[in-house]
Amino acid sequence: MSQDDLKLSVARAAIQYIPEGKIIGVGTGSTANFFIDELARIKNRIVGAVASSRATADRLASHGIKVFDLNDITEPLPVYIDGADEITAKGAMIKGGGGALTREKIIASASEKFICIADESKLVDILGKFPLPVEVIPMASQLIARKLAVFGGKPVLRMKEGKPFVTDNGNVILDVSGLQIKDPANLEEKINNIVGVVTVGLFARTGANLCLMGCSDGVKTLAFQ
Ligand SMILES: O=C[C@H](O)[C@H](O)[C@H](O)COP(=O)(O)O
Repeated sequence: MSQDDLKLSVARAAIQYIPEGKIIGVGTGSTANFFIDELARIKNRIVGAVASSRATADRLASHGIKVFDLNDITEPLPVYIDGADEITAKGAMIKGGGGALTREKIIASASEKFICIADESKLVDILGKFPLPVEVIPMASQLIARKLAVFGGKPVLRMKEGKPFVTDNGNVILDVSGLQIKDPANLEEKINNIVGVVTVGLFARTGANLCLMGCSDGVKTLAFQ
């Protein structure tokens, strides 16, 4: 089975968690894209979706799924479905490889349940092999890079086509490599508290409730507290 086959298998498995007649939260990335394409098949069962990025909003809209602004939603979203760059057996994640971490964390916090969809390559014992994305205010990027280095990793400004990568929110991203994150909730809080940091791509305090993990012998369901 290819990695794409595994992503498709978890995208399909996630459909059973979509409640009828509701607005749901939808994440960003290649696994989320498989999910959006599966969601399109049952689009008449939902009212619509809140998107965690412009790319996701465009893909939802291209399938004729109504996209809602979070500001127009007055009740918690029943479910948020998204991928991860790394996930532990306790449901803590690194996210933001696609640069959508801030909107992802906002929508996750607006949702009753976070269902992570991931292939088995994403399961790790200790977070940090994947460089930790940190979205920052552009004028503070060098200052914050020096502060992040104190945690032992190497922060590098994310680039795209020779220029700093700019998020949907107009900010830049520092990718911190070389970390071994043994206490994700603690590091999430510490990095969040650095002035000028918008969001750290550690999702421990707002971790997943459930992970549908695509393995070569089938989809496994990992439930977290
Ligand atoms: O910013 C992007 C998101 O956090 C993605 O959910 C994450 O990067 C995983 O993406 P993929 O499903 O493409 O591996």
